[in-house]
Amino acid sequence: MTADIIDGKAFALGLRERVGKQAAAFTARTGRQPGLAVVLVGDDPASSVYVRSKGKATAAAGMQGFEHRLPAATSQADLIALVDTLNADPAVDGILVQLPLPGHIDERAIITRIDPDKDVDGFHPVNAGRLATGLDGFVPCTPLGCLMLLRHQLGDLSGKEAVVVGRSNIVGKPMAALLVKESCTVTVAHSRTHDLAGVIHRADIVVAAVGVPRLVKGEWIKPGAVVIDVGINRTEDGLVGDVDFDGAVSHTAAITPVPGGVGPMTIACLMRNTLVSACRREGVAYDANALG
Ligand SMILES: Nc1nc2c(c(=O)[nH]1)N[C@@H](CN(C=O)c1ccc(C(=O)N[C@@H](CCC(=O)O)C(=O)O)cc1)CN2
Ligand SMILES: [Mg+2]
Repeated sequence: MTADIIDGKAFALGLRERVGKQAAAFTARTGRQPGLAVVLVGDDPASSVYVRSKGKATAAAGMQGFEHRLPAATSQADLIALVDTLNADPAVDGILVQLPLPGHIDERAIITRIDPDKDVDGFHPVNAGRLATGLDGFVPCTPLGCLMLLRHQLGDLSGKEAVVVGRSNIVGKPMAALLVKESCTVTVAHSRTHDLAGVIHRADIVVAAVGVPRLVKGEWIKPGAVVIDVGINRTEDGLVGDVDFDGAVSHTAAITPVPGGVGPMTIACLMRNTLVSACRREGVAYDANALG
């Protein structure tokens, strides 16, 4: 079996172009650009790269970026004060605080401080609740990107057996909620799952998001399954996913590579969510079909 290698980079570029077109229409209509504020605390090198990429993508989409780089020793109170300022700023449609935060800051306290209607990361419990109950809100960018790739690959997902490996609030849980919404039969596996190989072998769709390099082996995968690898693990062999790509590729119908699979979709979906936020806040219609 020769697997399709899912080109997340190309898909993400296409989505960013479509967002850019609608951002231009928004600006023509309202006289202002959609605005995204990105906050980075500290100097983690990977986070710094992601924040720079977000700034570039924001400008390329014709949106206004507000970048706040704060020292690692910034107090929680000062960070909360900045979030409050951004919540109140009418030019800011989306607020994103780059994770992880330094250890002395309580991530939950920051995430819950963001106005849920500017929470383009979709991490606020109000948005998690909206997703779980089928209300309009913001869906976290990485699982939203995974869903777009799955729909592109498979079309209708209804009735498919899906296994999500990992139960984080930012990927695993929202991914499972999205797949339930698509009428998949969903299993969430994690570090305590007894027979991970057996659970994965049932799946038509595997989404791996555990942060363990090459945990998912090729022979565990049901022939013809579609595999989405969310892992970005820096190892001696370079950047690798949570799936043993070389072992898996001959078993799957389609698989995302690392890099160039899910990663670029995260930033494209952030652009999408920011545009949607701006449109909702101004009561401007947008073409949701072009943003999927
Ligand atoms: N507030 C947030 N923090 C974090 C998020 C998030 O969505 N919101 N996600 C990740 C980091 N992230 C974006 O912030 C991100 C990760 C990876 C990529 C990406 O394009 N990866 C490339 C590889 C790049 C590399 O060499 O490192 C790829 O997979 O092709 C984009 C964004 C955690 N924090
Ligand atoms: Mg912390």
